[in-house]
Amino acid sequence: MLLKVYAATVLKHSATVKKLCRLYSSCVKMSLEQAKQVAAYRAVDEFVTNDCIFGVGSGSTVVYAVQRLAERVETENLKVTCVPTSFQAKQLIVKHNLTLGELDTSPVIDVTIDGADEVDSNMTLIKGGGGCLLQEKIVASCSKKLIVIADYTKDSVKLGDRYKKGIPIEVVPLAYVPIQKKIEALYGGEVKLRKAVAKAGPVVTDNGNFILDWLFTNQDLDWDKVSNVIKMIPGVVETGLFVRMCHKAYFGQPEGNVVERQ
Ligand SMILES: O=C[C@H](O)[C@H](O)[C@H](O)COP(=O)(O)O
Repeated sequence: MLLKVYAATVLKHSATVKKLCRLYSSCVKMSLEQAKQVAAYRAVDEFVTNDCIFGVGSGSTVVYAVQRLAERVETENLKVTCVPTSFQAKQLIVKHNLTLGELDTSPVIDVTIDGADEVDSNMTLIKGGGGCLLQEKIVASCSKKLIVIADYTKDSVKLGDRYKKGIPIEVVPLAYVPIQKKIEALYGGEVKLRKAVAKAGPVVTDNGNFILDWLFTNQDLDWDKVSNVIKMIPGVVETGLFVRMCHKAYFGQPEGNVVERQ
């Protein structure tokens, strides 16, 4: 009998603990979403002007930037041409009835607003957590300014302090194994083929390539040099290291304010 009462009490308490955990994680999620939104709105309000050519980044934070852009285009009657950095970005532009541009007709972009997986104290970025780094880097390289929008968890001192999934590298499928081995031999760590979640097999990018995630161990590398060396390996298309490209970063905070860094 005593044992039964004990078991019932334990079960009751563990249900309460589970409920509290769920409540806590939904609060954290809410504050992250709010942080992404305030950063995105601030950047769009500061950098988008009438008649501008605007590069639309990829990822979950950019969704808020496009929302804000659509509001401003509507209420202020702005003329903005939007150049996408991915399939997702193109869908967002179309969904919000914005003007879709392309690099063929708009090779010089006034400002690109994009997310990041991590931003270090030198404003070096890790990008490609969502698999979109190649078109993002092309568009960023054609932009007068690259502005990063992110929540507070992306703001770090050294790459790898906060983002633990490694540096994404886009590669031609037939070369992925030799590239893995070459990067491991050059710099150590572990290079993993990114697997799809709702599909058996690898992630295939918007450009038909694979993504390798390099779990590096040395945080003190010269990232500019590393990116260039990796890019020279035959079969590597692009790295998710964005060095000296970011003009300014906006980090949304849990309290609803925004920290700016440049
Ligand atoms: O491949 C994805 C892009 O580089 C994203 O901009 C980056 O992963 C950040 O995405 P999010 O805003 O969802 O954190």
